[in-house]
Amino acid sequence: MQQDALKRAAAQEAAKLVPDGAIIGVGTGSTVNFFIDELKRLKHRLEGAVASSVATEQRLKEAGLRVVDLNSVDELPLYVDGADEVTRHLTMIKGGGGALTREKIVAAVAKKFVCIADKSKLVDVLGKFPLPLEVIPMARSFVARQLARLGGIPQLRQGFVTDNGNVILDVRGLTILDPPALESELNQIPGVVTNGIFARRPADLLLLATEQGVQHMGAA
Ligand SMILES: O=C(CO)[C@H](O)[C@H](O)COP(=O)(O)O
Repeated sequence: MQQDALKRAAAQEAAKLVPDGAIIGVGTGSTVNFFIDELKRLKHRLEGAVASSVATEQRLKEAGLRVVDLNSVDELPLYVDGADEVTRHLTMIKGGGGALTREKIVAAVAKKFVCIADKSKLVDVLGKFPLPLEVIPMARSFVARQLARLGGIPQLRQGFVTDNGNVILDVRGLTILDPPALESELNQIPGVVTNGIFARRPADLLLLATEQGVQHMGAA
């Protein structure tokens, strides 16, 4: 099966979990775009959606959905998002699309985080995908030096500015054997806004699309 067909299959499975009358969180990326296609069909029984990026906000609006400011909701019953890498423990690397900070915020508010992915995203150990860090522009060189001390090889994502006005360093060469520990350590570097390890708030459920069907991993 083509990768896009698998992404769509995962998105369709996630659409079955959308509660009636709810405001839900919506992530960013090509897999989530298939989910937004599904939401378009469900929009009459959805109160609204909180977007994790400007791109998703635009897409939700185009689909006719009401976009809600996160500050006006106390809790989201559901957050659906993709991942660049995901393990069987439901820890992830995210931020390939550069939306990691807002994604982490929306995920923190959500009661249930459902990760949708095709089978290519499943890994045993995180770190083959370059780890994105959102960094305050004036701290870029300092943060890069600190990352090099940790054994990483940082590279500035050229010509890219996040929705928050910051830059992204993509870091190769990190061995992520203890994802929660590295997530915390990287957050301690002054100038780092967020790093793309999602381990302190992992997904609750992974919907992994394979040729044999969509596997449910983690809590139901
Ligand atoms: O973290 C993300 C964006 O910041 C995305 O979830 C991640 O990059 C996966 O994207 P795609 O579904 O296009 O493979």
